Amino acid sequence: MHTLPQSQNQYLDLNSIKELPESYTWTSLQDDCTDCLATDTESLSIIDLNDPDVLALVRHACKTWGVLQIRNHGISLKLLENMEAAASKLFSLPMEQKLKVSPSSTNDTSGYRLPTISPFFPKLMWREGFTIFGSPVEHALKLWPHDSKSFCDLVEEYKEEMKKLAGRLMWLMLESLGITEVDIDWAGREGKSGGEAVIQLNSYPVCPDPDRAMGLAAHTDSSLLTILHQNKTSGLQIFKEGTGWLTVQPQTGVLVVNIGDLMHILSNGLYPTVLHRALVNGKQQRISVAYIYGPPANVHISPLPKLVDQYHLCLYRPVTWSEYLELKSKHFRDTLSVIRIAGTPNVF
Ligand SMILES: O=C(O)CCC(=O)C(=O)O
Ligand SMILES: [Fe+2]
Repeated sequence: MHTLPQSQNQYLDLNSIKELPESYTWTSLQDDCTDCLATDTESLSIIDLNDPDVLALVRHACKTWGVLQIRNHGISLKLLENMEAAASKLFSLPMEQKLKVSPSSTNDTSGYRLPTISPFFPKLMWREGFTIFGSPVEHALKLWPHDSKSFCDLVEEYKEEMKKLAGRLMWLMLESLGITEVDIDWAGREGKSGGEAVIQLNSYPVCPDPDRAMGLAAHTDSSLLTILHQNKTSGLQIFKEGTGWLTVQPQTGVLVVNIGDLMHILSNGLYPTVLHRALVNGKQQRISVAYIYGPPANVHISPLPKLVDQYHLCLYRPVTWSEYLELKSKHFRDTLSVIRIAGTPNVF
């Protein structure tokens, strides 16, 4: 673990810095991942959620990449653009305004804050983030004392629409594993699962030295799944074993869906949790909005019994989402090994 800025005053205003400070200068080694880039021939196809073969397509993408790109997902372009614009407006506020919603303790998980993965890296990331967990009202009132309603209404609409989509995607993933409603008691259909979620707004300001900076270092998401909208600027990369880093180019209205650690556990290791990162550039600000979807708080996540037999040993012990987050904050990339109970990965 590394020491981070202790007081909020040590946050730098990335939007006005003309030279990359030493504390933001990365070498590839610090990212701790092989730096090979994938060939252009490998690409992640886009799945139309109305395709009659959707289950087979979802299974293939989940198994091969741990990530999907989707269209015809039912979220209007207008809503995505409005959320992107709201994020942009938030990050363009003066620093002293943003610091009013910066958490005072490290246990506070919402507001304007450094990435939770920061303590695991020696350098800072070229990114600003705002996390929404629960109601946005209190923070919105501090950010826009006279005009907080439009932001709050938009966040509520985004949450409602994304929750429906997340439930649908979770079921596509479960069905693609041969799971039906009798096999899982907590996952109701289409938004009725009571699953919880966090919205993460990210901004990667124009960077004076993009090749030596890191937007968001390589990590996997601690969710069941994450639905990501990115603006027109590229930067998101996913890592595929044996292939390397692959850029997921933004396309209008296309959403990126990451398999998170908890879906990997449910699938008893069949679906990989995807390692991903965000790079920065010297020309345009990049904005992304992540809807991080998890199970209801009291549910213990463990490999689904239907996916466990004498040839496919149960790989992980049960954990709740909050237990998992707690472990991740200590063990980061080793967290899955910490809860692992069977030695070798299964071959399905
Ligand atoms: O900005 C991106 O494309 C990635 C964001 C991300 O991975 C996250 O918020 O967990
Ligand atoms: Fe992520």
